[in-house]
Amino acid sequence: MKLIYAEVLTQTIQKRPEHSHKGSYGQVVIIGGNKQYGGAIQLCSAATVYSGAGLTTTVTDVQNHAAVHAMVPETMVLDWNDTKAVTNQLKKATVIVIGPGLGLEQGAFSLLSFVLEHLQTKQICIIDGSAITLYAEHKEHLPPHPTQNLIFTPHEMEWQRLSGITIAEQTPEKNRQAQQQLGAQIVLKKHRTEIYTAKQTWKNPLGTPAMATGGMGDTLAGMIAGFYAQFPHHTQTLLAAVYLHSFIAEKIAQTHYVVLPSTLIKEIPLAMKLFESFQETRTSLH
Ligand SMILES: NC(=O)C1=CN([C@@H]2O[C@H](COP(=O)(O)OP(=O)(O)OC[C@H]3O[C@@H](n4cnc5c(N)ncnc54)[C@H](O)[C@@H]3O)[C@@H](O)[C@H]2O)[C@@H](O)CC1
Ligand SMILES: Nc1ncnc2c1ncn2[C@@H]1O[C@H](COP(=O)(O)OP(=O)(O)O)[C@@H](O)[C@H]1O
Ligand SMILES: [Mg+2]
Repeated sequence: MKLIYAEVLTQTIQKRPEHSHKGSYGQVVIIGGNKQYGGAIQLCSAATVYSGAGLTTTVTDVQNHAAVHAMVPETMVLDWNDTKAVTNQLKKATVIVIGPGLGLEQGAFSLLSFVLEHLQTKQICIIDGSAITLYAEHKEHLPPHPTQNLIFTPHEMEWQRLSGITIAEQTPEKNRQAQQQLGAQIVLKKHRTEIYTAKQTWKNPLGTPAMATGGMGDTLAGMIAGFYAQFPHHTQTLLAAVYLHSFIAEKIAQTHYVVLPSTLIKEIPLAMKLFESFQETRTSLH
């Protein structure tokens, strides 16, 4: 297992070309947020926007629209029952996130099915939170879909549901086998998060228990989306998002007992500026 290294940030975060515009930095569609979990979709949307995605659209229960607009005026909002509008937006997406606060109701499953059915091979699809649980419980009822561009971001309990491996038995070898069966990339979130790509296993050396607050994973999903929206669709981009999330949290934790996701999100642009690189040093790490 390789450790994610700090240089991944300068290798990934490039100075923006002068002649560019919001259309140059990707379109993200974020789907989730039922009546109970509106906060999850706000945090995920804010993390996406603050990570630099060019255009972000939040597809959620109408009950969350005012709160999402208030917290993140930069995102556009769609009613998750408006199939026509959602379909049009999905067609344009560079990255799709489904799951933060989605819930487990029938409508949530229908949305997951719909997204997988319409997924284009050039799009990245991040499956988080409730969508992982739904995928695990109803895999056989999902339509055929490509898996190589899927990224699952389970915590250990969600991974248990998805892989069938109990938390106590989640060894790198067993996790690798499950990754190969799924064919997707796995970000297994815990104290030292592990990333299973098709060819390599990575471990995040950063992270603190000050991050153990609801919404911290919703925030990570948004950061991964924001990074993939604007940076190349390489493993390096995923590693950079995971590393930066914990890097910012560790900095805040030096002076704060707990790190709130909303506090972390506000620090993302400053942290990205610290690591902005002026040279093309990207390498591909598949
Ligand atoms: N403010 C909000 O609206 C929030 C909404 N959330 C949403 O709530 C839904 C349910 O997700 P939950 O994760 O709460 O519920 P789950 O039932 O999926 O998992 C929580 C359980 O897993 C256990 N667990 C074991 N190992 C763990 C690990 N390494 N990390 C985290 N938990 C571990 C916890 O003790 C807890 O009992 C998701 O859609 C999620 O996005 C959560 O993100 C919390 C905040
Ligand atoms: N003790 C810890 N050490 C390091 N990172 C942690 C710790 N506790 C939680 N985290 C991080 O916080 C995030 C929690 O994700 P998740 O459980 O999905 O949160 P939520 O669904 O509430 O948003 C993950 O990135 C995880 O690695
Ligand atoms: Mg979560």
